[in-house]
Amino acid sequence: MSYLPLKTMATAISFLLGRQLSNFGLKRLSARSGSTYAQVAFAGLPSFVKVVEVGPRDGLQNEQKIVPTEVKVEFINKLADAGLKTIEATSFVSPKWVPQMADHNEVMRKITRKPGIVFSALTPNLRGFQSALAAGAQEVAIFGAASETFSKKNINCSIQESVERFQEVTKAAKEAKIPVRGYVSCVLGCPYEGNVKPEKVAEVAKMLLDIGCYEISLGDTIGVGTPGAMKNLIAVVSKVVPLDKIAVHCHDTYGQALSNILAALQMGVHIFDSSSAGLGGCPYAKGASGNVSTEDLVYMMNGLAIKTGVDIHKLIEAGHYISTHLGRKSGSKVAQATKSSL
Ligand SMILES: CC(C)(COP(=O)([O-])OP(=O)([O-])OC[C@H]1O[C@@H](n2cnc3c(N)ncnc32)[C@H](O)[C@@H]1OP(=O)([O-])[O-])[C@@H](O)C(=O)NCCC(=O)NCCSC(=O)C[C@@](C)(O)CC(=O)[O-]
Repeated sequence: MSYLPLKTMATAISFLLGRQLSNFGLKRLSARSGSTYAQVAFAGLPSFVKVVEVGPRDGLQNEQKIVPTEVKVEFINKLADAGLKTIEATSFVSPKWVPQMADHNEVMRKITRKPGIVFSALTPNLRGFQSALAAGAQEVAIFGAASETFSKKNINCSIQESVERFQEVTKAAKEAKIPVRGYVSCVLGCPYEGNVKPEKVAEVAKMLLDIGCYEISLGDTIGVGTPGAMKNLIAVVSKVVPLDKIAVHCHDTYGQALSNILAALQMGVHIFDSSSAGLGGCPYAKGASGNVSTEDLVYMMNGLAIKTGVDIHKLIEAGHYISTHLGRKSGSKVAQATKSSL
């Protein structure tokens, strides 16, 4: 029997344990599903969910240092390569309001186009829509709020005025055959007004639906929601917007995003916004942290035997790429846990 000094033994054990853990991580990542558990505990969930990647827009709009256009384009190309089919690439907003998105034209024009992948952009008004269209956006999003104060701070007009402005966009988009997505911010709380009534969210969501949005994304802008509040919200909004047109957009400020997504999934929602590496925040919602990370979302869906079409390994690489550029570690727990095994 060979003799191992204590320190060497400890190193060997931690090495083996580390390997075990990273093997576990890799197996879990590549596992198609945790179908046995999923079938027992989560019967009735959809077999596929649509993931809307908002990292290049929601993620990068909030960065203090301007990210070079080439880095943004490479990041978006990597996300597309990972299998994401809807990628919000930029926003055609005023560069005075959001300087980080001032290169919207170049970003939109330089992305490598691939069949089946939709590159979309935020457009607050007709001017933004026309620029987005000229630059090659295949879909646009208008963005309203369920809070008057947030609407004023974010887009400098009341909710009613915003809907009138958005109507110009939806009309022009219809003529150009461009689908329009609608966001409602502050659905579970407002940084200025506090509580927001689900009925108010439903009212704004219905207005956006009525002016021609094909999908309504409910934004927990400051990430204050909890699963019960999310379920109640979906119950109220789905009375006026069909469930298959509702998406949820969860920021993870209070660590509730995945729980809220699971709650929404159980209510019948099957469209989820997320951000590679958990990037994100809104410049007009102080203190709001990033979105739920796409890596963590896809990992959870894999475990529930729900397909996303996303290659999680490539996705993690895309997240590391942008995180390295930003000089910090990825905000995704899954990416952090598996970094050593990549
Ligand atoms: C809506 C406006 C433009 C109104 O801003 P305004 O100052 O009321 O509008 P204006 O018409 O007086 O224009 C002001 C200046 O902006 C220019 N301008 C006007 N429109 C455009 C345009 N489309 N593209 C480029 N430039 C534009 C316009 O030409 C003018 O330039 P100047 O004459 O002073 O040189 C402004 O408030 C704005 O750009 N806001 C954007 C704010 C924003 O992007 N917020 C973050 C996105 S929302 C979000 O993150 C939440 C979400 C979606 O993720 C969901 C969630 O989490 O809840």
